[in-house]
Amino acid sequence: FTKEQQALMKVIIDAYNKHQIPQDVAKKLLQDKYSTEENFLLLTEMATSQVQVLVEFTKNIPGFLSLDREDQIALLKGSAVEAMFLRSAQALNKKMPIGHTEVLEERIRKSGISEEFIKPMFNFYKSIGELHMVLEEQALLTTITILTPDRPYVKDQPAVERLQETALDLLRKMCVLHHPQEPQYFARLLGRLTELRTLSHYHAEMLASWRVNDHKFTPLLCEIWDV
Ligand SMILES: Nc1ccc(C(=O)O[C@H]2C[C@H]3CC[C@@H]2C3)cc1
Repeated sequence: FTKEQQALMKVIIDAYNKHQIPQDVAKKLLQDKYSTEENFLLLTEMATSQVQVLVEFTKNIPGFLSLDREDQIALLKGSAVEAMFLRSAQALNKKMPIGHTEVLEERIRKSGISEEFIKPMFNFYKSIGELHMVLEEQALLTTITILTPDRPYVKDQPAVERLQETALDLLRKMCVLHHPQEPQYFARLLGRLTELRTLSHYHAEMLASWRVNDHKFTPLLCEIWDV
């Protein structure tokens, strides 16, 4: 790795570690109330906290704050769902404290999300788990998702491309280092980003069906998803 790449990796890893879902939100998942309503409220709190974590993490990506202000907003709005699914996949697959994973899975399944979205969502979680990404790869994959140049309303796409390419070069080297036996590993990681995009379509329908049933969102979720 070059000196710059080592510095970039350190900044991204520190940001990724620093901005985790607060323990109190995670602990709430273990409380004993299990009604559909209660599960939905907990997911709302979790999603809101994940968006807050996403914004803080993104601000630490080198070069991000030098982008055009409106492009920064367009990138955050365009990547929020994908970054959130990535982070919840990583959280669910990480050895969470005993029982957390099953509890979170149970709450997601019983929160008013229709079965047609639950299946692809858990397939995605499983496919992420099977990759056994190291922390650096998780943080870089999230960074690459955020720095996607072709999000709606991005004006200066080349500026975003330059930042994304830097992160892609670094991720490619990380994959060779941590998965020397799997030359296709880097390509497999990027393939997950395609699967993420299909998930975000399901997510839009998930939001719409919750709205139709008059479920309450937080102001932050309304703002980031224009609902
Ligand atoms: N009022 C809302 C509640 C939850 C979400 C959401 O996207 O939840 C995400 C967290 C994980 C479980 C479902 C997805 C992934 C959106 C609006």
